[in-house]
Amino acid sequence: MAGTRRARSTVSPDDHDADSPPPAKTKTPPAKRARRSTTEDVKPKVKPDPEDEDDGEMGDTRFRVRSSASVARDETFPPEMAKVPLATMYDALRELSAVKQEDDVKPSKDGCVVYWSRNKDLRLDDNTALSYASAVAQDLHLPLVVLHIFSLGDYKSHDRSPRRIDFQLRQLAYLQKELAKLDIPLFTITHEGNRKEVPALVCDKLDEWRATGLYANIEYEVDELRRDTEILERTKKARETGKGWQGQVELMRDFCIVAPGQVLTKQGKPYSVYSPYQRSWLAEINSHLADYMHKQNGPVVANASSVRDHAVLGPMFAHEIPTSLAGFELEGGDDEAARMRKLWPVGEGVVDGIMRRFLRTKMQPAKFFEAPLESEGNEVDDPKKKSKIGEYCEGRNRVDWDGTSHISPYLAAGLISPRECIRQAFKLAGGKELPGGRDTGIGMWVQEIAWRDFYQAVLVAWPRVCMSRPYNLKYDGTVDWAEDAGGEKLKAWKEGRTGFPIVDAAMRSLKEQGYMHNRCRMIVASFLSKDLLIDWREGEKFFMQSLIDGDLGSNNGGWQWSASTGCDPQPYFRIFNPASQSEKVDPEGEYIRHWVPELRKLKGKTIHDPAAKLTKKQILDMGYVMPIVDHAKARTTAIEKYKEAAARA
Ligand SMILES: Cc1cc2nc3c(=O)[nH]c(=O)nc-3n(C[C@H](O)[C@H](O)[C@H](O)COP(=O)(O)OP(=O)(O)OC[C@H]3O[C@@H](n4cnc5c(N)ncnc54)[C@H](O)[C@@H]3O)c2cc1C
Repeated sequence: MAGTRRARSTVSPDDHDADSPPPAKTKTPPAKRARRSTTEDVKPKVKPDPEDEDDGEMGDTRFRVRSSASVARDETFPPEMAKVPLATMYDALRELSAVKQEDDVKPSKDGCVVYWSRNKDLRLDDNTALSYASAVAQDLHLPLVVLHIFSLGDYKSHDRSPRRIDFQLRQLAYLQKELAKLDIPLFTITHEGNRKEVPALVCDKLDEWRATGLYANIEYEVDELRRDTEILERTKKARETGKGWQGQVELMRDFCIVAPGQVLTKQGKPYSVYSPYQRSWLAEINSHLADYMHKQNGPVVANASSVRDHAVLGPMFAHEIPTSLAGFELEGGDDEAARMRKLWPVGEGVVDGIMRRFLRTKMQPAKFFEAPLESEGNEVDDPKKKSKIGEYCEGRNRVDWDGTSHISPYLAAGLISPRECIRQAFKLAGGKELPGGRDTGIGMWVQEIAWRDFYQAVLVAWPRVCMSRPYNLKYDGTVDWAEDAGGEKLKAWKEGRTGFPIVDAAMRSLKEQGYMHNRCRMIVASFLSKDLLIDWREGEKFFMQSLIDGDLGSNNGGWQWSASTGCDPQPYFRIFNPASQSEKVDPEGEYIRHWVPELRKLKGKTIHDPAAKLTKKQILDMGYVMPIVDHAKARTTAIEKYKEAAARA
């Protein structure tokens, strides 16, 4: 039956070097071969943390689709589907995937096995569904085909940024070449029509290709789960009626290290608070260290070269990956394309280079991340302490240092597996456990990786967050957001013209690089939602449209945290003071000088809050702008409005 769970290995982590190749795969029929990441088994495997005070309720799954008009996402599927609790969606996936049995499948001798590559798993190595599909293809003596669908309706609905799409297209072009070396074709389909048509499109294609099975990694967002559920339903129906594609479908868990639902509170509920979640997350990993620290996914095996003569599959080798998608062209044309290629390269050795730079080279002040691969000559002898990761506890809070990994675009699009990140951290730590505390740089970095899993777990448990609704229902339609005549304030925020230097510097870095330092993301998000009292969903949307690492879970989580509507025990009166934040994260003002050249000549602390020391004329003469809001007054207003909102709920 599909979804057999792999038994936990009893091998001690000390028995292997973390870099050693995975244990040899035995030739087991695919249906019996075990693996970690299927739709099954989302039960907790660690004992809940006894100190866990989190009373996270299993989400209000009766989510209505309601939000402020300008930022509402349209619905893919009928409203009834929106009422289905995600837990039930998991059941549906499990039930439906259990319908087909390996024995039922009669591979046609000119058929194939299909791996459906998604936006989040663009790699060959350590890719759960791809590895599994490859093993199935080998067992059935069928060729493997890689399918990738560009669903423009989905991209539009998810506000996918042209930069992220450009990154995806570049990586797919690279993967196509790598796969061709293994005689595996990568075929893409650009679907411009209604995104609800994707399940039918996929099933028809599989029928045309006489595919025996379809394998894919799960995308946890609501619309994507519904799409996959529909494919399973279609297949089931086809089996009953004998009409349509009737092959095997398996969906696997790959995007997180610890899959959503895998660690739960002592009441068996999902965590809504990060700290207890992170403790359980770390305990889960450390209690199954051998599993997590060794690659479980075997390499992709080459097709027989005769596939190139196959009537349907052969011509796919001539298929060209598009270089841009209609409606998602880079605004800055060739210049922007060149800048993105330099900042965020893809291809052979890139991910290794970025990790090496973070794990092995010394902290670089004031580089503002101009090129990710500059590591030559900066290697340190004691990377555990002296490298960027070694100094991460301090480095992560300094926007004027080059103190974080910049791996986020590669994680978001899946060019590196998150498991590989913690494997490398474990190896560098050189101990018997994965560190996850705040006392070392490595432990601190592992904690950040846990945030990524946490936010995915949140969106699975409370799917309303995917539908423009707050996690905290107190603020669901109750906040009296400020009037912003003509959208002028929002525009000033987007363009980095607010008169708050740290906010403006951060927003301009986003425009230029498609990336923003984490501290700055928090500062600008607090500024928009509290100082300007503009609906946080406007900021969430703009980030998704601008970021190269845009990811619904992390972005939504970050925005809701900053707007105090999310999973955070801190109440609404945490409001960042832009000037004092600026002094902390950019003490010498170097970051501001780099991104806001108008202020380059300012000395001392004036750069953090020019309006406090200079006249309006002096500020305007420098070519800068006056603050668009009075922070002290705005803070008081925001507290009042949030208090009123909570009272209204
Ligand atoms: C308002 C807001 C919006 C955000 N939007 C996104 C987004 O769309 N995509 C995204 O990947 N991250 C997002 N983040 C999280 C974080 O800012 C970025 O992951 C981080 O800045 C990426 O830089 P890095 O790779 O150098 O991070 P590092 O500090 O090196 O951290 C390593 C990895 O850990 C993960 N991580 C770190 N911090 C967080 C966090 N707070 N939440 C979730 N994961 C985290 C990321 O995958 C990151 O690449 C957002 C944060 C905020 C406050």
